Amino acid sequence: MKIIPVTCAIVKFDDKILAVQRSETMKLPLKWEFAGGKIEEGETEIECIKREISEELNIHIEIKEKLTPVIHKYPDFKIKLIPFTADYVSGELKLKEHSDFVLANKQELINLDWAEADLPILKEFIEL
Ligand SMILES: Nc1nc2c([nH]c(=O)n2[C@@H]2O[C@H](COP(=O)(O)OP(=O)(O)OP(=O)(O)O)[C@@H](O)[C@H]2O)c(=O)[nH]1
Repeated sequence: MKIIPVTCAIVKFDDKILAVQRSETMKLPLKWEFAGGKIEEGETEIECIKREISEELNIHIEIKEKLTPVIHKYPDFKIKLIPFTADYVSGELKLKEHSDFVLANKQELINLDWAEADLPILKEFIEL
């Protein structure tokens, strides 16, 4: 099965972390994830995550650190999820695709119903 490369960002707003909820019409409906998306042809990972965050959330971020990529197989597709930590820089947060968001501390993040591929990333981040 083809592996789809996807970037995501763990965006920090002061001492809170942004998590977003997929809408009912998206794949993995209503699951929580870190905003991001598929890498396009000719795009670097960093270009991809900055573009996706701008398109999906209307904000600009500064990338801090790359965490460990996760390869995860869902029943009908397989992704390589490439995570970055980032700081919020500017822009008014507006959800363009997702149904909800939270700004949460680490304990609150653990209690969300995450897309499965995100679980190892969440664990690595919590332990940083
Ligand atoms: N953005 C993002 N996608 C994730 C995460 N975890 C996870 O399993 N995925 C899966 O990765 C796939 C690609 O994400 P996406 O749908 O946001 O990508 P996109 O906007 O570029 O895709 P599209 O243009 O086809 O709608 C989705 O099937 C999504 O379910 C995550 O934390 N962030």
